[in-house]
Amino acid sequence: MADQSIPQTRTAEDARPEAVSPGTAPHAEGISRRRLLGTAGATGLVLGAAGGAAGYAAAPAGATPLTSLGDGRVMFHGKHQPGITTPTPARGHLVAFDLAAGAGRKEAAALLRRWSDTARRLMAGEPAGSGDTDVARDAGPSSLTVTFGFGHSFFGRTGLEKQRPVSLDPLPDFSSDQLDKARSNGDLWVQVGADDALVAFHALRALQKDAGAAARVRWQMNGFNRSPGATAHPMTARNLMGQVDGTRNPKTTDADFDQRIFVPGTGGGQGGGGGEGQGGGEGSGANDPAWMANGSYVVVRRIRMLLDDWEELSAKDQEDVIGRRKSDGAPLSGGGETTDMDLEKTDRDGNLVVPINAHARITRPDQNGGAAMLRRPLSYHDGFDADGVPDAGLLFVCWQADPLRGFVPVQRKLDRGDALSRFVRHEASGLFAVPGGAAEGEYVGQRLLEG
Ligand SMILES: C=CC1=C(C)c2cc3[nH]c(cc4nc(cc5[nH]c(cc1n2)c(C)c5CCC(=O)O)C(CCC(=O)O)=C4C)c(C)c3C=C
Ligand SMILES: [Fe+2]
Repeated sequence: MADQSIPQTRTAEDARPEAVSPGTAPHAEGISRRRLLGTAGATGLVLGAAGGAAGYAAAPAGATPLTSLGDGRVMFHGKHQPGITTPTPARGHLVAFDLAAGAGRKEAAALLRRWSDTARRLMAGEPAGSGDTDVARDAGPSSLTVTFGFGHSFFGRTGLEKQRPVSLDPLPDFSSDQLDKARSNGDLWVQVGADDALVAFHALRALQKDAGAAARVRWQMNGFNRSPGATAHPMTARNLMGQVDGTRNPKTTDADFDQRIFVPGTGGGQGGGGGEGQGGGEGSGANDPAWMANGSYVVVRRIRMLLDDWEELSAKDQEDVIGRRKSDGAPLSGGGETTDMDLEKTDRDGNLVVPINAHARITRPDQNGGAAMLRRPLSYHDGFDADGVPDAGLLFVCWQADPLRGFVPVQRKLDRGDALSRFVRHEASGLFAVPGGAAEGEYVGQRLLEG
């Protein structure tokens, strides 16, 4: 099966046109992919596959062709779900749903079937099934991705407790947590990302309508990133503290990338062979039920940035908090953004140039027994409090094969003494099991719900 996880988050290293859907035809108006790539190269745009938007947004003859941004298309079907290794979107929605009272496994299966069908259509640039709202009518798919996950509570609600992964056990408490339970966890999780805000809204509204009487929105968080093409120097994203953020993310080309980020498959095809999962038979990872083959675990944290305090710091102090230069993300030990950090380097007074509690020092895998995760965050801004304090920060979204070997040890370390912790507050948290991608003709989670 095709692995649609081609592009990585946009970093300085891999700022390149994205090959998205392999084998796609030239654009309906006869504009070849090569020509579009040439145009993109000249303008610095990052673009997706030409021809991905045939259908809903196909322009009539003589009309201005879609921009490369609208044309970007990600495949819904594949080994892994979309929205994990695909580049961070310009616009994103994170939404948790709770099953309605009385809704169980049967209703959940029907819902995931409807959701998968809608996601597949919209990601191909087609209208949603019946009752499309026309909101994205004149746009291409704009690299839309839709990702589905299951929370701890889902398994009790559907009588599937025996299939609940051990990795979904609640995260430990951290001393810095100030979590709002109403905006944490949930039965089901949906992540929508697109490079166009209307396309993202359109998809979310279609999915929410699909939920019908089966599930209700528990919480929603909306975020954003820089739009592709906004800078002539494509580079790793910046966050609302102004830092270059994402530099040291694992790369899909790393030899151990899959091992760190995805639950192993059981060999061949989507999900491969059929064990019963934990408590019954063969699992795919040591602790994982078979239905999680090629899946991943996502930790979602709403982290408010205390921007008034942060912005009082001098640029030098801000750089010491992270251990990297603000201008270009280079380590304080020297070099450029991707130069290795020299953890031992001292200044002429004998002080470490990367402070001992600098965030980028203490989060490194080599400081945490190898713990690593793929960070794919969004910034958020939900207005200003009555006293003028911005309600803004990071929707921290990170992916790993096992949260106990990814997020948890690193967050424990941060809890014990991260220079950044004075300037952030964790306000909500979620942990979800995200199954592998659906094969053609299947829906996401089918192996769990019909296994
Ligand atoms: C528990 C995991 C992490 C949380 C929570 C977290 C919050 C957080 N981080 C930044 C800004 C930066 N983080 C950077 C690096 C970095 N952060 C984590 C983990 C968490 N961050 C990791 C694993 C790493 C990479 C470590 C490595 O492999 O070297 C950086 C440096 C640039 C980069 O590599 O991305 C910045 C900047 C903020 C603002 C924040 C909460 C709001
Ligand atoms: Fe970080």
